[in-house]
Amino acid sequence: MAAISFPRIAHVRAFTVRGGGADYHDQGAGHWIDDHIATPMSRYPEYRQSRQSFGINVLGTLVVEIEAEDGTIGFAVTTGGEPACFIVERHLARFLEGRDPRVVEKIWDQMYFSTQYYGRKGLVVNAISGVDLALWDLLGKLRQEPVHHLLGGAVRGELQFYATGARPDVAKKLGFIGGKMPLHHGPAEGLEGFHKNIAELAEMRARVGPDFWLMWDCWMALDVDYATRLAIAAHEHGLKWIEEAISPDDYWGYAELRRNVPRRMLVTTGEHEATRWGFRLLLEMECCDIIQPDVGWCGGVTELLKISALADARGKLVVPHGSSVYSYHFVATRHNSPFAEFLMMHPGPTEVVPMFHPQLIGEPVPVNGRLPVSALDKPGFGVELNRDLNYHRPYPH
Ligand SMILES: C[C@H](O)[C@H](O)CC(=O)C(=O)O
Ligand SMILES: [Mg+2]
Repeated sequence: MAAISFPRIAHVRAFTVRGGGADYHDQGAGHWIDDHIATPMSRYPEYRQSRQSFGINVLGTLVVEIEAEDGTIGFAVTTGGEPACFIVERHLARFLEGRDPRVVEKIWDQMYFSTQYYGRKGLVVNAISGVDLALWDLLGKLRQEPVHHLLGGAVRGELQFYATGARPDVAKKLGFIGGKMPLHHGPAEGLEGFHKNIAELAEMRARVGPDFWLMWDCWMALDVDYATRLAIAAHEHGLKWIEEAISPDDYWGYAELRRNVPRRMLVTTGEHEATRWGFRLLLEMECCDIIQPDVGWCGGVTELLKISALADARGKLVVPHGSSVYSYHFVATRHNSPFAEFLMMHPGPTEVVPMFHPQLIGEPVPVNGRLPVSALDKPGFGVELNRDLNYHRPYPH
């Protein structure tokens, strides 16, 4: 059978751009996302008030563009900044240029195994994820199909969302199904900080009533003992889940925490985990109830499909870390992803604003906590790159 002709990949380009974007948080002063959030660095008083003080935004945004011979451009936005640009242009591009963009599996395999000696997780898999997402965007644009069609098609007509931000009470009014708050005080702030945490939860419970989901994002800040005591104290205030309570490397600690928390309270984690192998550990060691891969960090859509299949076979939910359209197209296609995260990037946060502003144009946002899948029915991931920003291409090849 003669192969259908398909344009090959002509160029791969990688750019940085400063400001905005959801993660990692190049936001202005006074934003809730940089206001005394508990972190593993909170043990140092000088780094307690602001995550930017210890460098959460040091890498900045990565934009990957993949241009086909016919001029069609797929792109993706994630994190990784200048070091990721180096990896993309000087190392990964060779596995794409001149290739048929449909050979996604082989390209992923070569990107992963060629970098394995210095990669496996973190920045390198973050860079691979950016390339993978840009490749799926290109494929969708070449085929004039939304990515969710390429992933097998939607299993439901709309997505429903919980909101992450400091104001679950506002999230409730905006129609979200739940609110996930940042934990503000870590173990180094002692009993006083512990009581402040519980008081904040109790106050929020009083504001939202008994049925609205309330969760805590602990951003790796705790140890098993503190997390256990916090979960037990939070139980009477109806905490639905405790997220990323301890270091992502401490699989044993997660397994212990999951055994320790009160019945029906969920343990969630995974936004800083990567690849099928990392998630296999979380799943096989019974570390959590919901896994939360970030599609821009865990290996891209190609890898997320494998991670999700592992979770499905174990009866676990996959609720990706908030990454806008890059996770929505996936969530729409999986029964074990029954809802999605919306990260509130409004400083208050008192309004729904696009997560990847100002980089993305046409980014859909939930209305009344919901998004019809038809809002995703555009080629690729259905968004365009805002070309009016100040992009920098540090490592052209
Ligand atoms: C609010 C959290 O500290 C973090 O910035 C985002 C996150 O972990 C999540 O959305 O989940
Ligand atoms: Mg989180």
